[in-house]
Amino acid sequence: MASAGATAPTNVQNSQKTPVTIITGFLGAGKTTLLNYILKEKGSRSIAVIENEFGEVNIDRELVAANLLAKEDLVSLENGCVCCSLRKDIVKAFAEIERRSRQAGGKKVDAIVLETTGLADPAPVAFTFFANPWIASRFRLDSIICVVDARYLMQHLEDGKHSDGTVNEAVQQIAFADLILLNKIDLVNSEEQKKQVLGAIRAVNNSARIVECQLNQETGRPHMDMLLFNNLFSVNRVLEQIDPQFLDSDSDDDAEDEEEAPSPQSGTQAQQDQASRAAKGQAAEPGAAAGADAGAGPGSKATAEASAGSKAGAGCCGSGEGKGKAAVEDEAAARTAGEAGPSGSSAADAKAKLLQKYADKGSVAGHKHTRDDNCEDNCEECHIVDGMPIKGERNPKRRAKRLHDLSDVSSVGIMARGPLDEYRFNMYMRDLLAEKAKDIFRCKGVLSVHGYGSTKFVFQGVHETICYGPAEQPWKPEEQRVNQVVFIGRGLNRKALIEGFRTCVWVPLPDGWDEFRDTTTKQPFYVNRNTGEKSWTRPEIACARVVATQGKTQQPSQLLPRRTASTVGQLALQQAAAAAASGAVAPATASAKAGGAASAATEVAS
Ligand SMILES: Nc1nc2c(ncn2[C@@H]2O[C@H](COP(=O)(O)OP(=O)(O)OP(=O)(O)O)[C@@H](O)[C@H]2O)c(=O)[nH]1
Repeated sequence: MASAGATAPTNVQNSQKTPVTIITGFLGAGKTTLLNYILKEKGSRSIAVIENEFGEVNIDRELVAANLLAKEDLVSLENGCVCCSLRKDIVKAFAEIERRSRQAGGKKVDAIVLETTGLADPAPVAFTFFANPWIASRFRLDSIICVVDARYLMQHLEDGKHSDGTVNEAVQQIAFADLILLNKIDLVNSEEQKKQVLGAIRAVNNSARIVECQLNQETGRPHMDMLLFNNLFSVNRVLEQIDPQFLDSDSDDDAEDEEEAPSPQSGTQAQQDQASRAAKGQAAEPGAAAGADAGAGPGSKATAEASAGSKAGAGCCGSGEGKGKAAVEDEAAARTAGEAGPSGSSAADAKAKLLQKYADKGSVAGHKHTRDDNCEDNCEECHIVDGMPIKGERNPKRRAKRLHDLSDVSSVGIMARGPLDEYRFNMYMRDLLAEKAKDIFRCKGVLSVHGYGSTKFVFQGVHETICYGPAEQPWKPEEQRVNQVVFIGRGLNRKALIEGFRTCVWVPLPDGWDEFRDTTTKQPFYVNRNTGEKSWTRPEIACARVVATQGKTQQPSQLLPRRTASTVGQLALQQAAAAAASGAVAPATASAKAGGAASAATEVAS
């Protein structure tokens, strides 16, 4: 396996490239849970992670970082989607992994896992492995794993149908998957419901392996062997079964993407020498890669060998859109020559298909061109190198630019210092979900709660299903206790969400007041130890006087609790949320069921 830090000439064998696994799946399906499992079980293998978060506040970084050996192994792409707004940043992220690897003395990276956002279309992400020569020369797409939320899949397939009739992200994610993990099987109520979900998946993707699992349970996870180094991605399958135009650029951005590979121009002499060697397909000098690293940054123009690699990958053409096409075809050929995918197509078939495809478009088949040729001579007509197309025509009927339509979906990230008032937060979430559970696709957060010492709480929500629990690590003594939450959904009211959350921050009581809990409802009430006055309303420093001068206040024991959320023991959002949502399966029920669930991930026969 190639070291991510080593120079990778473009003729490098596929097996020497660093494998990349894309984890996709709709919001809240269980991608981060899967990633954490992989990181915990990786053994001695070195795995770098590219984490893409749609939300304004990156909670996943917090949830994943604890399982990484070093924080250098994580590159975050925040507040956008790698399939659209952050598309170019994928290249930068890979460059950053290389840079860090070199900085760590050529630390070997055995594999890279890229977790996309739950709203990402995996097609453009996968396309980058073929379109960008720099990436194509050193990384290979090992497989696309789609985590499916068995409970909400039907809703997600239905929900996001675009008005123009194009398929939504949930469909794309399933269609492009090589392996589908049908997760949260514990939340499926009946065989019938499971059959329906499986039918929906099969209708979209009939060839991917489907494995039923429960990723949040040790006994319900698939074997690691199934997940990494499985070599399941097949460009043939994509071309044949999903998108015949997969290898055609879908936007002008691709041409720009190709420019993203760092160029030698601004590099040092050592870098340029390195570049020149790479361009000639020569091996790097020992230690040269580390030397060439000086000053290189993600996407930096100083990573000389990268650019050289890209030019070599482009065959004869050092610039222009042919570079991408070259890498595409190189990669397609390399893959199909060495490794017939699950669809079983032979290398010859694939090659013939590609040639036919280009011949149909009027390429100059048979024109031989070598890398040493000076292709400025009528370069635009040069399409075939060693029998494979390398340059020139993009599909004139380019598939319509598939804009990632998130116009209606937004994320609201909130950060607030100071511990939260448990009861107020419970009520805030209860009221919010009672009103908007369908539209809140996802919410998650890291919280500090008054009265719980250094326990750091993580809360996770998918529609009305909310889970709460202590994080793997408590707040560190030197760590600033900042509550961070993010809501992702449709038609969110930013102002109301922020203002509501701020009212949840615990504030000290005015002098003389103490807080107690109603023994039955756990609702807090307040007693003034000097006057004996009792109140359900929390006296606040500014309005304490108002409370005190109201005089006639009913005693808590005479009042019906205005809100009846159960907060027994720990934070009990689960029950509050479940109560708020009719017909919802509360996590408590879910985990009760889980005890009797199948003890291992189950593969579903195709
Ligand atoms: N009941 C149940 N819950 C699960 C299972 N797997 C994961 N979860 C929970 O589902 C919630 C979402 O899981 P994540 O792994 O964060 O989902 P994600 O796909 O990474 O979410 P985003 O990155 O926000 O799109 C968490 O509360 C998990 O603990 C499962 O098999 N059963």
